Amino acid sequence: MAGTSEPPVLDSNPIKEGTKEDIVDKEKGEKSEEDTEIEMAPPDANSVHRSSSRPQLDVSGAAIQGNFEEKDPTILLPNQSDDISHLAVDIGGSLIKLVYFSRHEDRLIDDKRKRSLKERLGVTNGTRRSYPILGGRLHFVKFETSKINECLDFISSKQLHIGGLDSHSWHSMVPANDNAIIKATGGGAYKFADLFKERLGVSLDKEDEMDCLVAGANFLLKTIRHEAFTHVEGQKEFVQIDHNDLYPYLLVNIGSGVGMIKVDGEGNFQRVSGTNVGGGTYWGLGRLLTKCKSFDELLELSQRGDNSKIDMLVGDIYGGLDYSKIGLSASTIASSFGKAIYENKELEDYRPEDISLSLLRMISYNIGQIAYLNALRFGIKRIFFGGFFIRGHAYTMDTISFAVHFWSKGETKAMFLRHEGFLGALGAFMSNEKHGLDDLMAHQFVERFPVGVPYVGGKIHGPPLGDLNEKISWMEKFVQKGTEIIAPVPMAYPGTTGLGGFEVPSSKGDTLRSDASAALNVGVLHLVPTLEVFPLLEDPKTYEPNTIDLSDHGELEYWFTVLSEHLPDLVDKAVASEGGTDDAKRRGDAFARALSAHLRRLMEEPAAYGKLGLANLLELREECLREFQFVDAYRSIKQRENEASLAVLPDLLMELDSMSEETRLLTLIEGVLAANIFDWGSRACVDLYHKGTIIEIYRMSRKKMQRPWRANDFDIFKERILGSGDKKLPPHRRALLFVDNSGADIVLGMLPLARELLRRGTEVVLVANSLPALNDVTAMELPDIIAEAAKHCDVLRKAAEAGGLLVDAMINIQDGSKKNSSSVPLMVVENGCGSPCIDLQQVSSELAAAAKDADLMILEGMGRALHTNFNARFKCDALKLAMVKNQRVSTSAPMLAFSLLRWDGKVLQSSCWL
Ligand SMILES: CC(C)(COP(=O)(O)O)[C@@H](O)C(=O)NCCC(=O)O
Ligand SMILES: [Mn+2]
Repeated sequence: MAGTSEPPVLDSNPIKEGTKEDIVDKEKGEKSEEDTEIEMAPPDANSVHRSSSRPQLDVSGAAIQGNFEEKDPTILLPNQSDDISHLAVDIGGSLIKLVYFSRHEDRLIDDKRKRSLKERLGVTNGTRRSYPILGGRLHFVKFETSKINECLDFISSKQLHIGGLDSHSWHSMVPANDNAIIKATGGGAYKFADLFKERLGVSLDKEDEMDCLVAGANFLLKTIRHEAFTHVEGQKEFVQIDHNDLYPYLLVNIGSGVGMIKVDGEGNFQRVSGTNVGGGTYWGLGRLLTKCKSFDELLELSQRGDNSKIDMLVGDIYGGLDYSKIGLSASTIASSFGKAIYENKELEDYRPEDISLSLLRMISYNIGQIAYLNALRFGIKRIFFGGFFIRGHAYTMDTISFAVHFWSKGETKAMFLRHEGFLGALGAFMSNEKHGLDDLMAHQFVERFPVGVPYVGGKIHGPPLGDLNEKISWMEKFVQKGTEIIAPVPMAYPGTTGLGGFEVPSSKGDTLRSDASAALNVGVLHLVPTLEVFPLLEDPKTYEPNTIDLSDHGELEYWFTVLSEHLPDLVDKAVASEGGTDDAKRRGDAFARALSAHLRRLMEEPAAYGKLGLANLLELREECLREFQFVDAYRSIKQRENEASLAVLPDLLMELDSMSEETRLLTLIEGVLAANIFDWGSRACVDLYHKGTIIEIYRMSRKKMQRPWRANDFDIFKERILGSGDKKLPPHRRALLFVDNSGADIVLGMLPLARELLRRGTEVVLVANSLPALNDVTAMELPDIIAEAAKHCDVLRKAAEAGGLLVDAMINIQDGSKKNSSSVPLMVVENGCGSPCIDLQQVSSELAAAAKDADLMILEGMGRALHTNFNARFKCDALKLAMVKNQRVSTSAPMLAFSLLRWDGKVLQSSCWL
């Protein structure tokens, strides 16, 4: 650290926050988990780890993975999924923030598909380093400092102090009880050191507060997408920080006092300035002047205040006019509290609301001004503000932003950090290098909604909920308590007709809000080291997966309604998929409440967990299902549709084979679009399913696809595939087919298209979901479907054999030969997602490996080709195919009014919406 000889202004926060009823049932707290966490999956996990179940430690079958010679090799615990922890604490005057890591091992499912795929694609751990840890999560928890005993109980009940810092125990999994040490920062690290020793037998290894602050900020700015945002007139706007162009920046920490730190790099910073007029000044003066009992109360007052009642404005001096010569409007504050000089009033004559606002503006403007001047002094472009004074308080952020904008004449923007409440704790955690989390990259983090605890209610909450039963009973308890609990989600099922069934929260006061009380409740950050940026993205930096912008309130409201209306049916399906037991019903009910709560929370504050796109909303639904242990709500529907479609596949293949090349290609494309109608996420489609059998609907859909095409650019695609005249291009080397739904979609749509490509000498990789989402087919399910299809088709059979998919499939190989196939291979890879959409910034390592040799990609379905990736550009040929099954999407953007066939970013063909 490049330190400073000047003693820092005290940035810790002795301010006591208002207390509220703790919302968590403490008796049940010990097995709980929290709202905010970073989750790590093992480098070779079979699927994206998202489960939060936590069985006991089981070291049976432990084995070293990979190279034995390697220093700190990865140790696999195939049967282990318990926690071994690293813990760091930041003990401030009002809050204790904990960051702890729990190692969480996924079972390593190394199925045959994976093994043969690895050989074929050469999937290794790639550029990923070998992590000394395998999987797990970073958890973020907070307690009130006044309730430190609760915090100690929590640490003790979870045995967080036992993993300690002993590197031996970390690698050998033998808990180190002796001399256990916890990394700690904040004033309380000194104040409570003896208490920790006494109660837990651990020593606090103290880390400098500023070091931690900076380390935490650097980590977040480099690794968390949508971490920094501007806040202007109530509008949050996320700022994409270029990791390679982060430094220098000014970090302004507004605690009781204010510290200004110039950060030049990792561990390279200097406290360049500060001011003793900070949060403590606001609260101290405010308390004396208004008799407020808490900091939050004072802040709340300010929202109803009018500072012109007490501040002397330019207009007061200039007879209501602007001082335009120097650019000051009449409403500019000339002198904070200046009116009090001549008004001859007593304190009681001023409203506390007005006093609070004048104070807030006085202090925020002053901080903004000093920050800007320091930025100017060092030629720094970016200023990040943090500290307890801000805590997500919209008005405070607006005021600071205004000040910076004003003084810099719009040149500099104030920015804020979503996780700023955990900077110190995170930095303390990072100071322990043994966990190896310091060089992770942005694409390895997946931010999720805190599904574990949708209700954050109180200002501070204790041990959050982790155990499923606890979560369910919390939901139930919530219903009984009704509005007594802050988060009110009366779960009236929406009607099945019309737009009824939900209420837009009428008053801000009675819903989950991101005000000071919820400011530390950031999203869930899963850390998945296996994720990679999709290598075929033309420009990963500018890539934006979401097509629909939900910051438009009308748009958000529409999708909120769609998801709310879909909920009862989804609950029915989910409960049925688990045998309709009482337990399943209870979980179904809790799931519905949790999802509704999240939706309402997002309606209230769309940017609560980072930039919100439709893909996030659709994923939230799936995450929530998994949270309540609904593994696959559409399991039986998928099976039924697969069987029905496989039964007609031979006829379809025969029909296709009787066609000319050109007709066949067109029919195949039409077939993909037509079969994409089997989508259980679309209301229009589900309504249709009541009107006929699967096959009838498929036929009807195919007929409609044959309507005249509105835009007929099919020739470009055809030319590339079939050539024109004598001009023939070699076939594509490898095609990635991002498949969508089960049943007809995969069997009658995508498989025949894959077969055509295979037949032409193109390797085909089917890219499917890692986890179920609606009725989408998963990578685990595909080999069986292909094996069935291969019974009727030599091309598919040979290719599947060549791709190692039929190693032990249940098919009778007709010609009896398993010899080296001359066919190009057909392979299956998982995409790393459990959603109907796909964010190509974060895909599985096997998909990334498969993409390296690919020169054609076909994205299918609304979720993958329209809601996400519609505007994405790729380094190779790309075809985007989807039937537009949502009327709003089809009418809101005329360009999307039809089913899509997009070639290399250009709409090729389209046909009418069904
Ligand atoms: C959830 C979906 C993206 C799935 O579509 P798919 O990717 O299967 O084509 C799509 O059904 C959708 O956008 N549904 C919105 C709700 C509705 O139209 O009823
Ligand atoms: Mn789908």
